Amino acid sequence: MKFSEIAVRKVYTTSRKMVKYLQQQEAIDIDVSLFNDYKFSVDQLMELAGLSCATAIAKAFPVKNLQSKSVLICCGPGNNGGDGLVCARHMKLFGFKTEIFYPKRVDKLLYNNLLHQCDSMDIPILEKLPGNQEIAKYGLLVDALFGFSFKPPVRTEFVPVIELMKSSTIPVASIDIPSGWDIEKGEPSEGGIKPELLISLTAPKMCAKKFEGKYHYLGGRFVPPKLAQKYDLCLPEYPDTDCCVLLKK
Ligand SMILES: [K+]
Repeated sequence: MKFSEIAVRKVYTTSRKMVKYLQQQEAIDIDVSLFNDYKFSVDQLMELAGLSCATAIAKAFPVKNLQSKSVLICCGPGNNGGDGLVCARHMKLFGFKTEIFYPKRVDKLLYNNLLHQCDSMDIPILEKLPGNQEIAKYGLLVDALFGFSFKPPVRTEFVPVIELMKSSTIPVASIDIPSGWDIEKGEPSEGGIKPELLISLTAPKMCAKKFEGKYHYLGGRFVPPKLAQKYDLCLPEYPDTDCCVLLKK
């Protein structure tokens, strides 16, 4: 290892104990920097993000505990929804019975390919939201509706799926932010989704301070140390070669 790398690592791991919680604009700026300065493609990061979500879900809700119940992955129109499509594919490979609800499809090559991959792996893609009776077959709901670009309030077309996750007794796993929450202030005053598991990607957003569920994981182990240092992210050490890490409360 070169001396400069050692110096970066030292600052990166010892400057502050607590991981930094990002404001919405900081999350957007880091995203832009990953693409523009570091030349990552969306596909690359989405694959790693989705894999880390599937891994964290499998740790918090082991497949054997679901007692053959299915997992419904609800995907939104942006990259958070793309993470959900990737996550569905990896979860299927991990042995989960995954199904997808993707109400507002985006006609772009990346999303078409992700959906095609899921379809080719016999992951059912539902045409409509399960009703009160059908929902009983699911043991877990994955919330991949909105990420850090969300601007409240939730638009009408997504209200039913948000309501389902709010009112159901089935545990919810939220990718990056609990959908419908303000990225910085947290849960809306009228009440929102209360996930049991939150997987923050890159670094937690401010709203994660209000998270009261059981498991808070950090995923997206792709942040170059110099970028982490620039934003003073103070990321925790990931264990060994793991792609996610459990954050302490
Ligand atoms: K989400």
